[in-house]
Amino acid sequence: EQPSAPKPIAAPIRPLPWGQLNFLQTTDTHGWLAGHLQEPQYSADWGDYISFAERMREKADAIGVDLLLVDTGDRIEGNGLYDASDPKGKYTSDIFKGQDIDIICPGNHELYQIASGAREYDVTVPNFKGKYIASNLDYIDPKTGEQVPMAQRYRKFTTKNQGIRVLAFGFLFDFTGNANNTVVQPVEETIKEQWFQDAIREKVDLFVVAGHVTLPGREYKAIFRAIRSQNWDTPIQFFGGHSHIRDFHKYDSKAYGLQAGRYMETIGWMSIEGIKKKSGEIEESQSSAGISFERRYIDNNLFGYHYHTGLNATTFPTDHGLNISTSIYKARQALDLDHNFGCAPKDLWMSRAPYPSEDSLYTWLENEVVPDVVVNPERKDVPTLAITNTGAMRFDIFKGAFTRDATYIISPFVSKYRYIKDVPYESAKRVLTIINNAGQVLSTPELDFSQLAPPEQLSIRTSPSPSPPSYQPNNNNLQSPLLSSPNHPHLLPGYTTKDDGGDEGDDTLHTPITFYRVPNVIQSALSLPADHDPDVVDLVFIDFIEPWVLAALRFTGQGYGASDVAVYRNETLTELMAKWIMKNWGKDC
Ligand SMILES: O=c1ccn([C@@H]2O[C@H](COP(=O)(O)O)[C@@H](O)[C@H]2O)c(=O)[nH]1
Repeated sequence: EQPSAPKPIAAPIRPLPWGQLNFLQTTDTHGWLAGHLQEPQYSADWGDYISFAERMREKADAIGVDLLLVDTGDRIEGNGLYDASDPKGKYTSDIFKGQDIDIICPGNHELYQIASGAREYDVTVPNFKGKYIASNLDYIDPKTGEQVPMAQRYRKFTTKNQGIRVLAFGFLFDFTGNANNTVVQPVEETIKEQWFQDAIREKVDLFVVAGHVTLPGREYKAIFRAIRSQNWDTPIQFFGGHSHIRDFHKYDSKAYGLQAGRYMETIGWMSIEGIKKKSGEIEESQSSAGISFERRYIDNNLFGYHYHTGLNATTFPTDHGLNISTSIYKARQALDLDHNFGCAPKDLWMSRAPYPSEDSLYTWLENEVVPDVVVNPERKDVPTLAITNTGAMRFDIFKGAFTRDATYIISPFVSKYRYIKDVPYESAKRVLTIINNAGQVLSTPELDFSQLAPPEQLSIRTSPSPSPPSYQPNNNNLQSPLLSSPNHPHLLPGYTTKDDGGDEGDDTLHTPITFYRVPNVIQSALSLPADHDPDVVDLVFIDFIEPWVLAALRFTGQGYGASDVAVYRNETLTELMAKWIMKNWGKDC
């Protein structure tokens, strides 16, 4: 772990169930390779995860079973370790490749920017040669203009100890927001292609479908149906991502999916027992009856890693893992990620506090930050409505030091504010409501309104706890998240996952955390006359949501297009937020 990481706190813990074939999964790590430096339960870093995987592989070898590692994308954007360097990702690619991953695929975040799509093709694919799978993603080579597969379409291999024949795919959901140097083919089209049809007719003991796809999503339903149409009985293990939740999903009695949360909070554990090795004609009689699938969500901290390996602080770390932890430390130093911009006077929550409320991050953004720093000085007296999507914010702010790292953790995007001037107020004032409420009616596969909110909002599976979580105020200058609950003093608040396997998936027992829905977008009204409605306003919005704003305006009868949109502010939301914090929050935490 990193030197400044808080020490994990002992908590009741469930062991990992082992099977013939076992998996460790990461997804949506978003650059959090240093682990969580304010939350003890997620404080292990990528170097610790490397030590953990190496120790678990030793254990698997000792008992003659197999262990495979899977990563299902969104490795970038969302943490200073990735976003603060120039170029972005200067340090994280080498750190990430320290892990020996058997099946790895792209996420949507790898594709938003031209540079990140190119880095994927030029760096990540070669780093994971033979392991990186891109079943429905092509790259446009800038030198030739030629459209080529980002990587191999599938991977077929036999496991080391059990000799299980595996055929693995690597999919991305039907994403449409990619830059123009990549081409995402809809899953439903891809599965009609000959290579896929041939692959699902291969005689294997297990299909693995890794993907940056939500487990209950239509893409996985289509893949499940396609594989089952040729293999009535072959076990299928899905690995999902994108919605940032812990999830376990049953497709049928021999097909399950696991999703390992987000941000290096969770390492997913999957074990399968009872896989029958098929050989040609006797396939039917050797059907996989009696097969079992079990899962665990491992809290990413050293207490759990020691417990699950049966090792201790001396025997657990490997030289390789320790070297990677050192590389992370050096990169953080080089990027000055601990630089303090100001001290947050209290915790501000994305979804642990209702919106609007005084503890809501969005209320703070809407009422304090945007009205102060998102104003164009030349148009400061013009009545203005400024709209920001809630998905632009990615994490809570904890009371205490707000660092350079935190600016990227809260909002890593390079989006800037743009505007349309002289929009009739009667139309402009309806845009917020339309985007928040008429999404179901206006949504198309290309313009999905649910994409504007944070990914966690996509699938709310756990019901909110009856009372808000409580926390101990901190007296030191570190940001302090929830520490303990008065009702269960020995349990920390954290994940209490309910999934298709029941409620015993989390390795560590926690008290629940409240989760509130947030709207797709929020709005700040600036310089509106106190006594009457204006005729026209500047309609300001963060550039990511431009297509949705134009669609909402069209719905009100206003046919604006991209040529009506102009630059409003030159700084990113991240820069504007940091500026506000430097001005308004004292440095003495
Ligand atoms: O420029 C951007 C890019 C993305 N967003 C928000 O992020 C989610 C996607 O996040 P995942 O981690 O891939 O799920 C997207 O739906 C937007 O809400 C953004 O605001 N700006």
